[in-house]
Amino acid sequence: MKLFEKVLAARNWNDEERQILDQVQRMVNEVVAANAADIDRTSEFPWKNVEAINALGLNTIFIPEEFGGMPMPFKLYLEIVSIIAEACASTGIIYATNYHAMKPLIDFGNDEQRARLLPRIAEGGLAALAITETTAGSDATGMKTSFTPDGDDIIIKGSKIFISNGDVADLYLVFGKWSKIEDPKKSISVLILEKGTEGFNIISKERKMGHNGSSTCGLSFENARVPRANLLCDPGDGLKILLASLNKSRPSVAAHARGIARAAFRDMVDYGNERVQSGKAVLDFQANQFTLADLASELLMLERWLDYLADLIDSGDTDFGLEASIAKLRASDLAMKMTTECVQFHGGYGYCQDYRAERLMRDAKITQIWEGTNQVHRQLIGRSFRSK
Ligand SMILES: CC(C)(COP(=O)(O)OP(=O)(O)OC[C@H]1O[C@@H](n2cnc3c(N)ncnc32)[C@H](O)[C@@H]1OP(=O)(O)O)[C@@H](O)C(=O)NCCC(=O)NCCSC(=O)CCS(=O)O
Repeated sequence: MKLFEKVLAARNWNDEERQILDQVQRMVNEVVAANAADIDRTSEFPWKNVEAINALGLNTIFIPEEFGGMPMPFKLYLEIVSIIAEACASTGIIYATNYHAMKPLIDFGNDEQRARLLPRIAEGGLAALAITETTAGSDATGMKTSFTPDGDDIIIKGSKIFISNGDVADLYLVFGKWSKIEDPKKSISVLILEKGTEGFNIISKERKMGHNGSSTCGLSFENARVPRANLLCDPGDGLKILLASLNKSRPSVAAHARGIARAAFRDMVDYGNERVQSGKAVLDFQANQFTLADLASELLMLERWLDYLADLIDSGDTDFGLEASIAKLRASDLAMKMTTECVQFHGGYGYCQDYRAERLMRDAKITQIWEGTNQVHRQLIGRSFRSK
């Protein structure tokens, strides 16, 4: 693993960051990794893991200091997502979803909204991001949920599907269309809905292939009344917020997929050294060496790309949508390829639950689908080369 140690050493974490990462790794080994198989088997929401994450203050590392946070560089946040996801993909996405849902409030909310709402997350609350609808998946702007102004309130009608943290969140970032604006794209708007709002209900919970500990829910809004004070920016400002939000959540889901890929690679190396067949370690077979060589090269390239992207974002760059698409595409394709090879590498054991290879493979699949399918990302990247 020297190759990896060298690349990771080149990241030059400062003392404080190194200390945080050591604490995260210790907490993950003691709590998150220890619970991962049980969580997958029982599909129970991992509250203990969330508590351990919050006890280290990791829920505050993207929140500005004045609103109860302890902000850290984005690169560090991405590394923490990967470390958690490497141990338990469900816990990784629960943690990352808080960031996905709250970053738009941090970036686009006004001071009153941030001061009122962000401390709820800093104190341990969870958040959810609600964009997708039955008829609005890849075509996210085709959403039908409506926001109708009524005095000091906004009335929400509609529904959402596939919402991570949907049944456990305290705050929901909800996208919908302003009823008084006709143009479908110019009407997109966004608001914060608080848990317990009358007319807001959790109507379903998906049974899934993987990520069993993370809840994925359908939501309905039947004349749910939200104070207008919870609207982000102005009516119709939602498309710009949507695109900016996706551009920040995509590196985050890429870091989550990187965690799954790292786990599978580590397991292949361990198993390849331990397992003996025909009188030698299976890693002594050239076919297996070729597999590891290809996967190691891809993982190392991904590590560097994610660091490059994180550095861009940390430096204040705002035009990184395509770089984010590349990270999401390559990290998720690698997670799927790595985990499939990991199952194959383990032979019959890989197909059984004695090893975590089969869980990693089930957890990897969604990474190619969520936060924009990889087909959408290929289209976004490919068309960028078309002369205008
Ligand atoms: C963003 C899209 C929905 C846009 O698709 P459209 O086909 O409606 O429009 P386009 O012509 O492709 O683009 C319109 C306009 O926007 C510009 N654009 C597109 N993407 C970006 C971007 N990432 N950053 C900046 N600008 C962007 C594009 O160049 C066009 O500009 P011009 O008009 O040419 O000037 C679609 O591309 C897309 O991303 N679909 C995937 C949606 C998605 O990721 N959904 C996940 C939702 S997450 C959720 O629901 C939460 C559940 S959970 O908890 O996981």
